[in-house]
Amino acid sequence: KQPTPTVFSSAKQQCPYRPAGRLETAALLPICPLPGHIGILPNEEGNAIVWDYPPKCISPPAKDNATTPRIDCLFTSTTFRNGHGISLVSSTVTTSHIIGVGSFEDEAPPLGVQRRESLGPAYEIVPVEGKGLGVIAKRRIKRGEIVMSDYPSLLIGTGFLGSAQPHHRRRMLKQAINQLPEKLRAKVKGLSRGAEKYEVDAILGPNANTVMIGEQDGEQMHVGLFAEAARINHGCRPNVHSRFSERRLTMEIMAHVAIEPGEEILMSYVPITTVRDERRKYLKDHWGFDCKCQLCTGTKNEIEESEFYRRRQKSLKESIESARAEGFFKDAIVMSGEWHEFSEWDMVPPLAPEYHDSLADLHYSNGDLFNATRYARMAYDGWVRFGSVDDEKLEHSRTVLAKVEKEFEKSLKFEN
Ligand SMILES: C[S@@+](CC[C@H](N)C(=O)[O-])C[C@H]1O[C@@H](n2cnc3c(N)ncnc32)[C@H](O)[C@@H]1O
Repeated sequence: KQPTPTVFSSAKQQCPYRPAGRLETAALLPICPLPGHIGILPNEEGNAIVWDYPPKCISPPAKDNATTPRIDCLFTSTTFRNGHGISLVSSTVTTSHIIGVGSFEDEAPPLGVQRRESLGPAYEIVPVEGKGLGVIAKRRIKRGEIVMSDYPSLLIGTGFLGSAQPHHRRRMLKQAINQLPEKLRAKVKGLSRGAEKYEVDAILGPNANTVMIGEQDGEQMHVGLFAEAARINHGCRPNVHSRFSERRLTMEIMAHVAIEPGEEILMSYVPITTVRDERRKYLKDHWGFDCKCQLCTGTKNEIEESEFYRRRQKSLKESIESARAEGFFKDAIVMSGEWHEFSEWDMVPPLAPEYHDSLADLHYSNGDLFNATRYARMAYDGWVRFGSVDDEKLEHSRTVLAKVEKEFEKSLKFEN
């Protein structure tokens, strides 16, 4: 039976905990989630996120040295992203933060997205031999295209997962799923299941992703369940990778190579430079499956080339980072070029504007304003073309470009 949705509109109705069992201690705490901050009451601008159910909160026994007890609450909004819906189980501090940065606000999609949508759906979800369901391209997908945008159905703080008693954790998460809008709830319950004993664990096990949300010094790590993106299988030579925007609470899946109709859309579940034996072990130990992809099942000869590229990419990446940290920017630039070539040969190149951002920064640090401007402009153009729902990178590259261009012009005037 669904609880009756409650709208809290006056300060008198603050702290509507629905304690159960040991959770009762939460009701006795002198602090409540701050209603204005967590969207129960209107903020200064008069906007409120109206949660559709009374928040349910839990507070683990306070640690000896803890001054403020932590409170984790379950909040559900069925109207989030035009009726997609979301259940959030996190600390009141994190919840206040994501509302504060405007993550719940809907904005019109950028122009690039509208243009691609007119081409029709990029993929379909169908059975794939030996892997359950999978995502197959329905039309040609361009390199750099955003193939899928997905929102979290569940967002769960790892602080909560680590501190709640197992039966409280399961009860809270079960309720989080049950409070989702009917369509999304069915989608979540229909996801492939792991071998775990309890339903919530079996759903989250093989389908959840780790995402970072919240303030830098707070507990940022969260588990996100993205019910559409969860259909993407693992590939050792993936053709897509994901980006999560905290500000827009959106997971974007973008193609880093062109994908032909009928090809499977694949994402790597392990860092791309992980070599075969480690990769297979990780997938077995952490995901519970024997990887069936070409680079896992091929002979030593067949995979030798790729293994070499990956080892080189890994060591180059490490050397680039140390050269940057020690101020050897010229070396870092040369090695970045090499690293990029290896990633292209291995068909797992980085997102172009990300690479250009980094080169602009290295050239700037190296005092080469000509190349810093050149790469900053390429990065900016790349972010415009990319058309993410999150314009943070675009805005950043615009600022960098303006700054380096100005300095470059100034240096030219000085030379003349
Ligand atoms: C996130 S789900 C992917 C979608 C899933 N195939 C489905 O039917 O919903 C992860 C699960 O898919 C299967 N899977 C993904 N990649 C695989 C691969 N390369 N080889 C074998 N099984 C794979 C495994 O069962 C894994 O636990």
